[in-house]
Amino acid sequence: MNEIFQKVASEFGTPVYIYFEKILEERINKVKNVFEEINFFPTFAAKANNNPAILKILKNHGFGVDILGEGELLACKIASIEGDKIVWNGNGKTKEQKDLMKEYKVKYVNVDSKEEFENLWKNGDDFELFLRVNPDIDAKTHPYISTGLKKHKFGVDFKTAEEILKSQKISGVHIHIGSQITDVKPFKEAIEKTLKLCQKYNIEKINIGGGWGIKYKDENEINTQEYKEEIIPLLKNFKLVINELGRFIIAPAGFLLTKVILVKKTDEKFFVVTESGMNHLLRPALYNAYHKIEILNNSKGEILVDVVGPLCESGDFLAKERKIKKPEIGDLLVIKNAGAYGFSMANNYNGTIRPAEVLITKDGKTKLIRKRETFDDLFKNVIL
Ligand SMILES: Cc1ncc(COP(=O)(O)O)c(C=O)c1O
Ligand SMILES: N[C@@H](CCCC[NH3+])C(=O)O
Repeated sequence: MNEIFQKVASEFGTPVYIYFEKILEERINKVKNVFEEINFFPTFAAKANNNPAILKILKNHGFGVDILGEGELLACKIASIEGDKIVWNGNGKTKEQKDLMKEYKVKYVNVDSKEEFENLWKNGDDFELFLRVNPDIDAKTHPYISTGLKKHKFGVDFKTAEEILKSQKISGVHIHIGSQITDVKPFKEAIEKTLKLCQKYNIEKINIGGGWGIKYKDENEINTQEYKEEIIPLLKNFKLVINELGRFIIAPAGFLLTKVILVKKTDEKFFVVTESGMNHLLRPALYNAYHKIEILNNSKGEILVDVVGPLCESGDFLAKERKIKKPEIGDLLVIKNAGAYGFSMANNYNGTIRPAEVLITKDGKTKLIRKRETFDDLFKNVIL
């Protein structure tokens, strides 16, 4: 892999996100294997990675796309993904968005609240509406990405769900209790709780959301075999089961390649300053998330460092107290598991530009799938 990283750096420059089609396909196959015995329609959560070239690969493997708004819809259009393969999510849909959904013939809509239902959907129209229920289950993940407890803004409680399900306009239910969940149990509890509601109202379609966790540090990735044994039997009687995985599919296939700008020594510690910080990979700053980091050089010694970005915040870091190979100015640094919520949460803080994206195809070719932004892009909408 290191040779490919060197090649991409000299061909396209850094910082750059790199995705391996081969790893992506392995992940796709893992998911398909779990659901092979039931009536299953997989969608991919575009919030994890909205590059249309990635969406196209998923489309070619039979995946639809879970989207949230106009931008992610446009990504689908660019990837030639039709409306009947799209699930529209979110807790703040507008009338204008509904018009867009009609125009693009979006098939599935996950309705988040009673208020939304009354405001937009009570006449049903031509959509397949799935009601997002909040099962009040602790997903035991980072609080910012936990979504299935009563205190969270998402979904409706079971009592409210019953009121809405009586209206007959709803074809299914939707559950999504959070992200980066590595234990099968909370998924099982949430589905079991929701099954009772489905039986009472004769609901034959279910969207079980996303949320499968991966191994970033010392946790185990979700056990797909256990998931298959424990959860698939609960879903056998549904006419349709949709899911919306993001991270599990794309995180391990993606890497952020960036360069060391400087190594700074203070009385306290060493700081490795790289071209990328919270602007290119926000997860460490936002969730104190851990990403494995490797320095591509031949140095033998290791040192304890903070890997930081060049921006004006102390929260601008990629790793804290990390032992890495002794780095030098210009060394390449690889950040792993960066395929999900990497580029899609990148930003232009401090007037910086977002990285390029490169795909390594199955036959080992490099393909630029998003050009690096330019500084002119930053100000193209400015009017003096
Ligand atoms: C409604 C919904 N579906 C799917 C996902 C994808 O989640 P993940 O990337 O954890 O699989 C999310 C994000 O957590 C979400 O909010
Ligand atoms: N952005 C989060 C995941 C949130 C998923 C959206 N519901 C992350 O990087 O882990």
